[in-house]
Amino acid sequence: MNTIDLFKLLKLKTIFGELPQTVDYIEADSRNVKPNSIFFCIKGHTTDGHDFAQRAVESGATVIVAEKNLDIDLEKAALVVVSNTSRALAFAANRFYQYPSKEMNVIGVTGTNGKTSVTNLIHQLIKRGGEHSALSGTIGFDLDGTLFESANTTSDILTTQRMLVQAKEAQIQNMIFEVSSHGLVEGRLWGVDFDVVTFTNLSHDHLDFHGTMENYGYAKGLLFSQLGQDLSKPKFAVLNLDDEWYSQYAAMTPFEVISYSMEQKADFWAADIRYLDDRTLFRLESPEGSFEVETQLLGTFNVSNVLAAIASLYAKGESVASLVERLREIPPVSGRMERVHTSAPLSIYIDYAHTPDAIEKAIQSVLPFKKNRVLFLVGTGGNRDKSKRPTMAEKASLADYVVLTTDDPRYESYDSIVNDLGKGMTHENFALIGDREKAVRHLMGIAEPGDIIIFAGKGHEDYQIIENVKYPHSDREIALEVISERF
Ligand SMILES: CC(=O)N[C@H]1[C@@H](OP(=O)(O)OP(=O)(O)OC[C@H]2O[C@@H](n3ccc(=O)[nH]c3=O)[C@H](O)[C@@H]2O)O[C@H](CO)[C@@H](O)[C@@H]1O[C@H](C)C(=O)N[C@@H](C)C(=O)N[C@H](CCC(=O)O)C(=O)O
Ligand SMILES: Nc1ncnc2c1ncn2[C@@H]1O[C@H](COP(=O)(O)OP(=O)(O)OP(=O)(O)O)[C@@H](O)[C@H]1O
Repeated sequence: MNTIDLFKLLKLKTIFGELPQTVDYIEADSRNVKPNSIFFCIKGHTTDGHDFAQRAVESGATVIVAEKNLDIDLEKAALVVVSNTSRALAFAANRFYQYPSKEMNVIGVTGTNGKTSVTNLIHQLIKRGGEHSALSGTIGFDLDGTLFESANTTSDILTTQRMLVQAKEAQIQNMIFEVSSHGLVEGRLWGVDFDVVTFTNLSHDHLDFHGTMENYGYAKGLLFSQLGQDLSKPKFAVLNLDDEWYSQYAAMTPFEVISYSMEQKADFWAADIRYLDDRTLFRLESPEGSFEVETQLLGTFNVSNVLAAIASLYAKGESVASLVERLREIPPVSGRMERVHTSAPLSIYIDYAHTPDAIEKAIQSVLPFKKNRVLFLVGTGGNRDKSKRPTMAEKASLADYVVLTTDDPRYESYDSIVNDLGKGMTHENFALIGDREKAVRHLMGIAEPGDIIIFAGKGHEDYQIIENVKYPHSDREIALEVISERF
């Protein structure tokens, strides 16, 4: 690509050395630099990309973009100094990859809980309608059925643009993004031309990063302002009327707002909800009339997620009747109130609840068909938001018996994590067991016929991170092992 052209839209820059006519690659990680790359130095949380500029030159970079003058070999590479390398990278990456999102139908979903569930539902519904779809989120990058790992829920600027290009080149028209507040604050989606943006809910999480709920709420709001101001094309914000941030997000965009609700009349709302232990039924009221909905997804929160997904695809132009039909066939999202099939006289669910709100909703979900006790196991991660821990246990107290344990303890001790959690319990029927395998065994050891058991916090994950090592771990396998011994 022509090098001057890459910088065309940026004004303030100082150039040292001679720019090459063209560059072949664009990189922000020195370890990936190939000959004739342009390398952007990004100051991160743990290291500073500026420290790797000379290494990038040695690997063949012919242009270095930095925020300050650097001691590099100007015979081999030109140095372009800009005021903010992340912004410069966003402009250059969008230009380098030729704005792929402009030619695609792009849907972004944000919120504290439900992003993976709603994006997955949207992705599956599109595919069952006969179109191709790519999905980027916590579970990785799903390119119409082929799964690639990714480091983040919302990937960095370059990875985001590359995913879009990959999807476009594979002739996939739809790109669905799970959008995290971290990703929004760090501008990882700068330049992505969203057509529909959807909000699930906002509740306590990630305050170690955002500081206050106010900041956290505004961080999520960046997605709605990212719809832009170009009113020459249709775009939509799909918002949860049951959440107190509804009005503020609606005010952040001039585009049409489509509302959904489980509690009141909205553009899309659910009435006459029936929670069964293997499926959920409700009547959907929509701008295209009333429909009887049946879904294999379980739990109160999944009704809200189904409404969000249907409303998002209605915004895209799909017919509600067809969406309701396709929904019946869609299996539960892996690790989200997913039932474990066993012949033992117990009901076991695997869930990913790791916020106070999600814990409350997960337990509430099984109360309509409770016959005996609800046994609930939940953990939390080490070295992350500690302020939510007591509230997590307070919400878990809704269960008859609770085991408090760890998710990924990282470098924090078991005792430190479970003692913080324990402070919030409102009854005495609980155990603190930091070692997750022992915790699962303990819970399964006291289970009786008719009990409902929920293992929360690890969801689809098949590992535990202790210090910085990933160890294999599966609540499901341990539970099934104990069942084979006991029942
Ligand atoms: C705190 C945080 O957000 N960190 C993200 C950040 O890493 P960082 O700031 O530490 O980057 P760094 O290692 O200091 O590197 C700085 C620069 O130097 C470059 N570098 C580095 C080393 C080298 O040898 N050469 C080199 O050029 C790097 O490529 C980078 O450009 O930038 C990386 C690349 O984009 C991210 O992968 C990384 O996410 C880490 C893994 C993370 O855990 N982030 C969490 C907080 C996060 O973002 N989570 C949300 C989901 C939240 C949720 O809803 O649950 C997410 O979207 O994933
Ligand atoms: N709409 C919702 N409201 C409240 N809780 C929900 C909702 N949807 C899902 N949950 C709970 O949150 C857990 C995680 O769901 P999901 O993975 O869809 O959310 P997420 O926003 O993608 O979270 P993460 O980014 O941490 O993966 C579920 O297992 C469930 O317990």
